[in-house]
Amino acid sequence: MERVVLVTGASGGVGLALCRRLLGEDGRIHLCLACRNAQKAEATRDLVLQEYPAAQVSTVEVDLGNLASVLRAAQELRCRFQHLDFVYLNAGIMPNPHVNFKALWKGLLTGRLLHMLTTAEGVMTQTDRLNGDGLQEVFTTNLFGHFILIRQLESLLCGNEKPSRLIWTSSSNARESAFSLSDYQHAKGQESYSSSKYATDLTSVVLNRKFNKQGLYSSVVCPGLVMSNMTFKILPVFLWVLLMPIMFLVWLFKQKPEYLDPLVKYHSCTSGLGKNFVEPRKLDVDEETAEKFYQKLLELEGQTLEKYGDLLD
Ligand SMILES: NC(=O)C1=CN([C@@H]2O[C@H](COP(=O)(O)OP(=O)(O)OC[C@H]3O[C@@H](n4cnc5c(N)ncnc54)[C@H](OP(=O)(O)O)[C@@H]3O)[C@@H](O)[C@H]2O)C=CC1
Ligand SMILES: CC(C)CCC[C@@H](C)[C@H]1CC[C@H]2C3=C(CC[C@]12C)[C@@]1(C)CCC(=O)C[C@@H]1CC3
Repeated sequence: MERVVLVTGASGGVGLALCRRLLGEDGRIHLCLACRNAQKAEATRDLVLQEYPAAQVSTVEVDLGNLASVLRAAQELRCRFQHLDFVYLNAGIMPNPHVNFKALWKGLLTGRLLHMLTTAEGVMTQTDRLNGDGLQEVFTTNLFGHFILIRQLESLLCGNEKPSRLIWTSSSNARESAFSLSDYQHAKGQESYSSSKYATDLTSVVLNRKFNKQGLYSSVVCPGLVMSNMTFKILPVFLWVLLMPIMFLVWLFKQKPEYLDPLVKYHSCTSGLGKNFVEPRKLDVDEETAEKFYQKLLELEGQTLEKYGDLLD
């Protein structure tokens, strides 16, 4: 049976690099590119087919910040596929990024600069807004849209002969102090990105608890600092060229899902000599909070499904 791999946010940056790498590793997979823009999706498909002409590549249109679009895409995927082996939940946004250079300067004086340069702790703020569903845009795009997607794809992910895998692109910027259960969409703060990535870590932990028995495994990865549209909105290209070497996403294709530690984030790292390696670091999450947050997601899911009842089978 062919392995089916779905990648969200496949039209650029980490997602596109990942698609190329996946096809480079195993040209027999069926790769489905999930993109919000149909033209970009086709262009991406053409691009990867130029490199891998024999590959099986399809596209599906999904705007993860729009729940009706997510439900439609899930329906389409249920019609097209019987099972999904790997789902890379990668699409993400960081709108209106702002770098606090004063904090970096303070970090230099207090010896926290290195930590700040790898986690951006206390360095980045964003301005978020409400989307058409009345939800915070960053929370919806980075986490909740993906959550609804996989919940709607449960029949393709659970109870298969071989385990299925969810791989979330989280971040070293995920921070507990940016997240609060009482404001899990981060409507009140200015660190919506950090909060959404912490929420991602929580969700992955709890999904393992709920779904491992049905053969669905979830893990979080951090691609390191990658030069992409996201980072080019933070600083101009020439500054990046001066500042940092590109770090590549190292994914987890070859590992057995059962062996992955659900309480660990897999960070892509590069040594000073350019050697790429994966470093597992313990997730900073407590399972009780993860469970409580999961209940909130289910509540919100209930409201979403009620609102969009007509889009369900
Ligand atoms: N770059 C970095 O240093 C790091 C990135 N990450 C994470 O990696 C992931 C990929 O980011 P990166 O490649 O850097 O950023 P890019 O901005 O280059 O790519 C983001 C991708 O997500 C897609 N996307 C954005 N919004 C939506 C939406 N509403 N619906 C569907 N797709 C959407 C974009 O599509 P479109 O082309 O249409 O805009 C694009 O394909 C993100 O989750 C990010 O948080 C984590 C750590 C570090
Ligand atoms: C010497 C200074 C001028 C250097 C400034 C660098 C900062 C702009 C960056 C240092 C750490 C970076 C970082 C990110 C963005 C840019 C920095 C703050 C991310 C938040 C990008 C997206 C992520 O998911 C994680 C990154 C962590 C590190």
